[in-house]
Amino acid sequence: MSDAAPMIAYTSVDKSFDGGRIKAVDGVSLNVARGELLAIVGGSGSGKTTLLRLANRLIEPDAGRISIEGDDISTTNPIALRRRIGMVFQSGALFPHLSVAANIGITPTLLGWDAAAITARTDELLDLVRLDRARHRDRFPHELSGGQRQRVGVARALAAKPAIVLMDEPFGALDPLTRDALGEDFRALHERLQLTTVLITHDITEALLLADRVAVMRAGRLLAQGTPAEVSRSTEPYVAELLQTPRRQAQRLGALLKDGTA
Ligand SMILES: Nc1ncnc2c1ncn2[C@@H]1O[C@H](COP(=O)(O)OP(=O)(O)OP(=O)(O)O)[C@@H](O)[C@H]1O
Repeated sequence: MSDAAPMIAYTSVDKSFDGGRIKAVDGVSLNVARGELLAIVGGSGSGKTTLLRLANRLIEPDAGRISIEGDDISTTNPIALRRRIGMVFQSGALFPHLSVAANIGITPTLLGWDAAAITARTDELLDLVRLDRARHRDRFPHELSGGQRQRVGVARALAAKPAIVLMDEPFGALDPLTRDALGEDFRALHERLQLTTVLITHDITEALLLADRVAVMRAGRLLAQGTPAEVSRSTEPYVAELLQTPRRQAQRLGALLKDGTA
């Protein structure tokens, strides 16, 4: 492993389902640098989740190579790998019968930490995701708002101090204000903990505003990748189409707000 190695590197990765009938990931090469927040954008079925699941060996590629910090993951123990990677799912995907504290402590518990260390870490994580300890630690998931559930999901993913966080549509089901606040808070956490993050989103605006780099997928292929400015200059028709809505909204808002102050 060298410092120069990308934190995550996909090289010519293919993954099909249904005996090859569905090419979910098709010849994808993509690097994620240490400390980077990369957003993967694309429509339903474009292969985003498959790409993410390949990184922690929830599924195996048909061809190509994936490495984490320079280590080929096909020869890395999947359990050890998952300790280095935290996952956040849509709607939190919390265990409904476990309290907030038990949900957050699940990985440390599986790793055999002692009870005092788990309690201390849980409280630290509640602070980190800005949930009041006393009010939230003993609640159950159904007693939380969608935004609070996602905060617990983030805390759970960070429990064993992973260097990498993979997030699958983490803010998708939330109202726009909560979504915005949570996105900003996560970005701050990403900086503070020096994480490397891959975030899947349907929302190109969210991707452009939150990420250092954006990768656009369609039908299993990577159509464009780069900084928001680079992606916005892409000549791919699909990328231009994706960017049309935020561009139009920004123009209309700009005009409206200008009129409002005139
Ligand atoms: N386990 C599986 N078995 C069969 N087909 C699968 C499986 N997982 C994914 N697929 C198919 O692979 C393609 C890519 O799916 P994937 O979930 O990666 O897309 P996505 O971009 O994440 O979509 P969404 O935004 O709707 O979650 C789809 O056609 C999907 O139906």
